[in-house]
Amino acid sequence: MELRGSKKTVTTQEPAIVLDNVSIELGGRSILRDMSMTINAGEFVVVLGPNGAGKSTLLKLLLGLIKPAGGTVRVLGQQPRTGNRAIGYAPQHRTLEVELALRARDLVGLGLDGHRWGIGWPSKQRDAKVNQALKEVDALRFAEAPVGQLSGGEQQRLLIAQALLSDPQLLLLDEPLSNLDIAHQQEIVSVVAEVSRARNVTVLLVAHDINPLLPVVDRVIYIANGQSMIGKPDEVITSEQLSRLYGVPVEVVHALDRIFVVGAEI
Ligand SMILES: Nc1ncnc2c1ncn2[C@@H]1O[C@H](COP(=O)(O)OP(=O)(O)OP(=O)(O)O)[C@@H](O)[C@H]1O
Repeated sequence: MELRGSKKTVTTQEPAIVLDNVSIELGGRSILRDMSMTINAGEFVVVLGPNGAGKSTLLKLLLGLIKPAGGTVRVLGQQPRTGNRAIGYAPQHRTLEVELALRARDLVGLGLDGHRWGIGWPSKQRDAKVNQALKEVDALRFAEAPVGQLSGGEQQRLLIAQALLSDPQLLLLDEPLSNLDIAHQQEIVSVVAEVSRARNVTVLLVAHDINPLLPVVDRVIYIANGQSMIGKPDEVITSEQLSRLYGVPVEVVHALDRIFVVGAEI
């Protein structure tokens, strides 16, 4: 439903994600406890936390790949299920092999395969969809190149394009900024922010550093020690809140327009 106010259009959509008292156990070990949060449609949320905290696990929960040990999960108004085309997912990736002969556009096209349209997808429509996604991530200029020869940032654009092919309402991006220098991190952040704005898609992006994302993020989820918090960056990334979450003294320092977390692995 849309309510048109005098200044801006207000959309009252159902939340993209609702977690109620969710706990996750893997291999008999507690990974996340009592996680409750609501993420609204169109929000740009960054998931932060140290190695092994459970950030990828949270994405896998939303994808229906793992079941909660307790609590309830709603994604786009439904229980999580595998193969949900309304969710676009770009997994954590390492650099693709130099020998990989697959062309960039063919890698993106894989986002259309293996689902109910399968090989019956008409080739003109298929090409148009792939081209549109390549354009949105500014990757048309290297569409014909073998993916193994592309830089980390270029490969990352392709993975985002691939995740867009099903016209998702929710985009889950697992560490799209890892292994990129600051300039390329900023480029990927701009691409994702523009996609999110143009498509009004909800974004959950896993990262280790909030700084390149500060200009675009609405809220952050911070996971550590099996516990989690959600809020605006300046509500969550504070010495007091992070010391409480980690259970040890943590200092948050603001310098040179950047945020540094000192005293804990982030
Ligand atoms: N299938 C599994 N069985 C048992 N333990 C698992 C399984 N999958 C993940 N884990 C453990 O769950 C914890 C959380 O893993 P996860 O990959 O979610 O962490 P993360 O926050 O994404 O870390 P990173 O920043 O290093 O990618 C880790 O300790 C991991 O070893």
